[in-house]
Amino acid sequence: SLEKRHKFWETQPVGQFKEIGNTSLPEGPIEAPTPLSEVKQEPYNLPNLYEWVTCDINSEEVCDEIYNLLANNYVEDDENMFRFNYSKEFLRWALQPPGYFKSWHIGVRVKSSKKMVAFISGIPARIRVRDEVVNMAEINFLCVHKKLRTKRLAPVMIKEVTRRVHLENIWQATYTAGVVLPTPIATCQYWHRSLNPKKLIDVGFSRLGARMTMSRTIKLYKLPESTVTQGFRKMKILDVPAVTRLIRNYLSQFVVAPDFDEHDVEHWLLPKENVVDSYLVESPETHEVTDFCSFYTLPSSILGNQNYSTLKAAYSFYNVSTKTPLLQLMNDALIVAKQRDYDVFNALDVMHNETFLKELKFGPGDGKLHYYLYNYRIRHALNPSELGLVLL
Ligand SMILES: CCCCCCCCCCCCCC(=O)CSCCNC(=O)CCNC(=O)[C@H](O)C(C)(C)COP(=O)(O)OP(=O)(O)OC[C@H]1O[C@@H](n2cnc3c(N)ncnc32)[C@H](O)[C@@H]1OP(=O)(O)O
Ligand SMILES: CN(C)Cc1n[nH]c2ccc(-c3ccc(F)cc3OCCn3ccnc3)cc12
Repeated sequence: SLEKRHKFWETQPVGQFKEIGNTSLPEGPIEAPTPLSEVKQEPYNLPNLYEWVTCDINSEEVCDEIYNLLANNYVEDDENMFRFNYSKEFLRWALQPPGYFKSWHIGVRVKSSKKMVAFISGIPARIRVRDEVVNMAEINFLCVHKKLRTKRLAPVMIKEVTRRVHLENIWQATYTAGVVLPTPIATCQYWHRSLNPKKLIDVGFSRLGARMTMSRTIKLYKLPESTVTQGFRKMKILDVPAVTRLIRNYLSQFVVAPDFDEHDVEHWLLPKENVVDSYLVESPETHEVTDFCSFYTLPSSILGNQNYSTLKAAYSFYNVSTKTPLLQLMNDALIVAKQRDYDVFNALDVMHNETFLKELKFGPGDGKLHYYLYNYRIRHALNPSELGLVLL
């Protein structure tokens, strides 16, 4: 947008707002890699009171510090009623995929008190953009303590993680955010499906519809006690090769998608209690794996409610339908989430999700999620249905 100045982002190799519509710019890397010898060897300078710390997420103590920083200072909804409450086991999962670098788990401490006041992370990912598979960093969990906001700490943290990623000879990144920055490659809408409407209304997440009573609302969102698809079952380690084939084929139709191998599938999609759940449909006759669905567990703290402290939310992750209609597959996912006592099931309108959202009684959320690439230009912004990537 014309009036907004982005003093930091205008210095970065990202699509700039003033370039929008300039179709003469080539698609692909914006800047060429620099020789490793020319990458800045020492960390960027922090304001005097602070110091960098490379975080060992496997240390219970450090993991506690990161968990608490995020639990108290990470993303809130627009009305500041909820704040993401990523669990410790979720953070250890999210930050340690195959090939991860400890040096990309970056904290900022107060020198005197050693208190952790900021964090940013990267993990390696092979991301395909059209026909190019690019080694990227997925950047996430950028967080500055509420008391240290608007001091321009974020740009320093972004430059430092960029420097450390460059040292591993990686020159592109991908990230998502609820804020508009130069320049989204796609803008997605998130949707919510009530599973526990009474609690959602009690905490102010949802409002009772006009001319709706509570009992009518509970009835509206009621789900069957058990799943309906024959052969629907939890994924197991033995399914990794079949699920890898299924998901690689399915994701090949999208413009931007992860290039998952079996190690990635084992890490990201094998069920992990309280972190990620995945189910598949195995044909009773042929034993072929024909469909797959998954969701991750990300509770939100409820800020300032007497009766409840936590909203138990499931987030749609990767879903593949080749035989079972996606509508039926996702309804089974809702049924399982309800069985497991989730309050709400969230989904973005990426991949083929918009084909089931309205019919399965999802309601639109109050904000957008913007997708970004760093040092990689896409000629035109993508429709959400061209995205095959879900970041945590
Ligand atoms: C080749 C490898 C490359 C790797 C790196 C790739 C890039 C990765 C990029 C990171 C991706 C992270 C993805 C991710 O983690 C998922 S998005 C969630 C981000 N975290 C939160 O929203 C938590 C609550 N908020 C905060 O902690 C602070 O408000 C943060 C830390 C967000 C900003 O702290 P602050 O005290 O409020 O602000 P200043 O320090 O004074 O700095 C202001 C500058 O920061 C720009 N800003 C604000 N929010 C941003 C955001 N979410 N991404 C990128 N930039 C963001 C802003 O536009 C301005 O720059 P401008 O003046 O140019 O406009
Ligand atoms: C993706 N990952 C980077 C975390 C992240 N950062 N910024 C965000 C802004 C929206 C969503 C989001 C994505 C999908 C969804 F169904 C609902 C969402 O937010 C609801 C509003 N909200 C925010 C906090 N508590 C509730 C995630 C994120």
